[in-house]
Amino acid sequence: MARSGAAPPVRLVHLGLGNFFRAHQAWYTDRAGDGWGIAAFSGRSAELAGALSAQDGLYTLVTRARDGDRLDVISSLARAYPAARHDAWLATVASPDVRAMTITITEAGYLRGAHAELQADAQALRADPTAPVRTAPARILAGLAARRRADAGPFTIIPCDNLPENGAVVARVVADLADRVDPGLREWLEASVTTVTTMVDRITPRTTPEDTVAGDRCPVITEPFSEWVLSGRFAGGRPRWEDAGALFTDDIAPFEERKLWLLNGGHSLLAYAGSARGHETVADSVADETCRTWLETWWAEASAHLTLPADDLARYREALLERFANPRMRHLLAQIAADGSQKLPIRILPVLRAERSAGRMPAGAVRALAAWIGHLRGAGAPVVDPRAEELVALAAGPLPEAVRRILEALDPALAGDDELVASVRDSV
Ligand SMILES: NC(=O)c1ccc[n+]([C@@H]2O[C@H](COP(=O)([O-])OP(=O)(O)OC[C@H]3O[C@@H](n4cnc5c(N)ncnc54)[C@H](O)[C@@H]3O)[C@@H](O)[C@H]2O)c1
Ligand SMILES: O=P(O)(O)OC[C@@H](O)[C@@H](O)[C@H](O)[C@H](O)CO
Repeated sequence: MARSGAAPPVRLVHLGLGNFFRAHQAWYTDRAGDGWGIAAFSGRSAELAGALSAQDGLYTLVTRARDGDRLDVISSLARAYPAARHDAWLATVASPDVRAMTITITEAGYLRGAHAELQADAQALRADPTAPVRTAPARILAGLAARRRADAGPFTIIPCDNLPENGAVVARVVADLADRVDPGLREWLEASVTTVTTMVDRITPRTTPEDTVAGDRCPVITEPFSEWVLSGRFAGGRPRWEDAGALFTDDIAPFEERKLWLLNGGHSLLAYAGSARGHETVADSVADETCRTWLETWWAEASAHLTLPADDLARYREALLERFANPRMRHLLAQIAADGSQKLPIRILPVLRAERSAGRMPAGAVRALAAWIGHLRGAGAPVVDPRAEELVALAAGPLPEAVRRILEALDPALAGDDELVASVRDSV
C-alpha cells in the first residue's frame, strides 16, 4: 500500500497506537473529511509503527458483518511512531499546528500515587523535562511541558478508554504528576489545556493470523456498529467528527453507564463465566443458553439503574445481543478477561451497590464477581492483571475466607456485608 498524494497535515496526536484507535478515532477523523491528519505513537512496541510507516500510514479497516466484509482504506494516519521516538513525541505535542491529543492507554494506564515506574519517571522529569519516560501520564506531561516551553497555544486531551468521567480522570492524573515534577506547570495546565469526557464503543478484537488482506501487513477487524459521545470544551479546536456520526452532549453520564454496565459488564461476566464453561469467544458463549440467561439477568439488574428511556435501553440490549452473537467476530474471552481488578469496580460494582442499597441480592452481579473469583482460583481464562500476584494469593484456600478477602481487596464495605459474602460463596 502507498499513498498517491500527500498525507493530511498533522493536527492531532494519539497515544496508544493499537487496533481500537485505528477502528474508531482514526476512522471518525477520516470520515469527517476536513483534512485533519494524525501522528500516532505506540505504547511500547515498535512493530506496528514500523509496518504502518512502510505503507505510508495506510491500512485496511475490515468491517465484519454477519453477512460479509466491507473493506475501507483509512488515510487519516499521517505518521506512526514507536514509543522510543520520544523526540518526535515532544516535537509533535509542542507543535502549534497540533490542537488535540486522543489516548487509548487501557484502564490500567491511568497511574497515580506510589507506582514505582511512575516515581522513576517523575524523578527523571525533575532532572530533565526532555528525558525519555515510559508511563503514559509522564509521556503526556512531558509533551505538555514541551508545548508550554514552545508557547504553542491551547490544547485538548480526549481520552478514549472505558472509564467513567475519563476526562476528569486524565486531568487528575496529569495534575498530580505535574505537582511532583514542576509545581509551576499546574497553573499553565489549568489555563491552556482542557480535557473532554468521551464514551467510545466499537467492538474491535485483536487481529489473528487468519485475518489477512492482500497487500496490507496490518489490517484491523471491527464490527459495523460504532458510537462516540463527547462532552466538554475543545480549547484548540477539533475535526468535524459530528459529520462522521459522533454525538456532542452536556450530559454524558447516562451514555457512559449504559455502555459500561451493559456492554462492558456483560463482556466481563462472559469472559469469566463463559471461559469457565469452556468457551473461547463472546459469540460461542452467547450461543450457550445458560450463559445467555446469565447475561439477561445481569442486564435486567443493570437496566433498573440506568436513566435513558426504557425503549432506548430495550433497543440497545436487542442490538447488543446481535453484536455479541456475530459468529464472524472472534473476540477472545481471554482478551476481555485481562485486568479484571481495574474493570469490575467500574463495570459491575456500581450496580451491585445500588441493588444492595435497595435491599436486593442481585444474582447477575453476584455471579460476575463469583466467576472472577473462580478465574483467580484457576477456572477459565488465564489471569493477566497488574494485581495478579496479590489477588491470586488472596483467592486461594478455603472458599468462605477467600471470598471475603477478595471483596475486601475491592471494597472493604462489601466484605462487611455477610449476606453478600455468603451469596458470592454459593455462586462460586
Ligand atoms: N478494542 C475494543 O473493542 C475497545 C473498545 C472501546 C475502548 N477500547 C479502549 O482502548 C484500549 C486499547 O484497546 P486496543 O484494542 O486498541 O488494544 P491494543 O492492544 O490493540 O492496543 C493498545 C495500545 O495501547 C498501548 N498501551 C497499552 N497499555 C498502555 C499503557 N499502560 N500506557 C500507554 N500505552 C499503553 C499499547 O502499547 C498499544 O499501543 C482498551 O484498553 C480500552 O480502554 C477498546
Ligand atoms: O478493551 P478493554 O480491555 O477495556 O475491554 C474489553 C472489551 O470489553 C472492550 O474492548 C469492548 O469490546 C469495547 O469496549 C466495545 O466498545
